[in-house]
Amino acid sequence: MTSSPQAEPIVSNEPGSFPWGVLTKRHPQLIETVRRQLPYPPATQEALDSLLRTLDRAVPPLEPGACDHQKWQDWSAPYLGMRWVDAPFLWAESYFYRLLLCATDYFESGPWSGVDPFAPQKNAELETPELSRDLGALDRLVEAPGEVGLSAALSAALWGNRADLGFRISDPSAQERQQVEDLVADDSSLVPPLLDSRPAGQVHLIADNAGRELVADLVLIDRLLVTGRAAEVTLHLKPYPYYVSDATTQDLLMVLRRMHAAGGAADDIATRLAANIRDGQLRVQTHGFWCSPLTFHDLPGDLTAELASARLVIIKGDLNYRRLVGDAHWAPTTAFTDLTSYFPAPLLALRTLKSDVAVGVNSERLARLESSAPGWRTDGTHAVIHARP
Ligand SMILES: O=P(O)(O)OC[C@@]1(O)O[C@H](CO)[C@@H](O)[C@@H]1O
Repeated sequence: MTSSPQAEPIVSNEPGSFPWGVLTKRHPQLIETVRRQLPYPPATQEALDSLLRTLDRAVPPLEPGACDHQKWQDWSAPYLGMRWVDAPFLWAESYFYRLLLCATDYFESGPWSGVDPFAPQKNAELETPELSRDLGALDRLVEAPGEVGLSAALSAALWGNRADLGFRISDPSAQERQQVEDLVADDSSLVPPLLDSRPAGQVHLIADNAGRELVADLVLIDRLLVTGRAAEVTLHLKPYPYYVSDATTQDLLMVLRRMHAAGGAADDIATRLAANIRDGQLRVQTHGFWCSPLTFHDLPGDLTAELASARLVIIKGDLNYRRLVGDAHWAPTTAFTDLTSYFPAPLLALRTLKSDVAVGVNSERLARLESSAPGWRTDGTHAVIHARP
């Protein structure tokens, strides 16, 4: 009998560690930013201050009337009352975002219902020169022939994951650091054979960030549809704001609008995708699970059934990767395929590394990374393309 690999879950109680920095520095900074950027009324400011005060105290319960209260009660019961930093990192972050939406009355009926507290940050990114440059570069990308075009679109979707606003709050210089093109692991050669068995199949993309990353994801989706490598695509978005820049339907609409405004190939792609949404070839979906504090081992039955028929599921970003393999102290040489054998469909993970989890790294590469690039797991310069047929 073979046993599944095991590892200790990541917690945040080691001062100076990456998760400790997120909980004790990034989260307070984020509350300050949200409070500054939107003119919230006194009661909301007080609720945000109160959330800020709890961060170095015990984890508070969700208000009894809050939406999804029972679900969160079940997910949170083991951790309420403990220090934030002693709870599993994955759970603590997710719960923090849920409490932030509570504090800003996101789910309440009234004037602040559905107002995205991160919208000012997301909107500002849509106006950056970097995004304009990405949109301008699409004119060349669309002309690239088959394999070259697919590879360029995959690479853009991979590195687009660096544009993560939560990460930039605690590390503003991250964008200036050079990306390391030599991938930590690269299974990209497995992608064409996975897609090309006939007839073309269903592809699902589990999205991560809005803005620049979503532009790149949409270009990849367009490429798959235009070249007939996917018959239909399902784009999974977050049902509500999460991890600062995670993409919601509202963000998709903003990005499409920005692409139209850019003209050229960006406009053409946005026009095709809008038509694809209208005719059902591109389905946009949201599911509460994507904003839960659970790993993909706990995918609910409806999502499992849906993903099971996919030719390929593309999983974007750092957080989705942590949820896929488990947010634990794996030995980096642990095989990606072993950790993801439970997943119901062939999968492709595109991730820039922005947290401690690392798997699927061969031992020589690991030794080189440890000696020459000590920050490789968390500084956003390194990336992996992992596939499991
Ligand atoms: O999922 P993404 O957008 O690629 O990254 C999310 C992130 O910024 O948040 C977590 C830490 O807060 C890490 O997983 C990562 O740094």
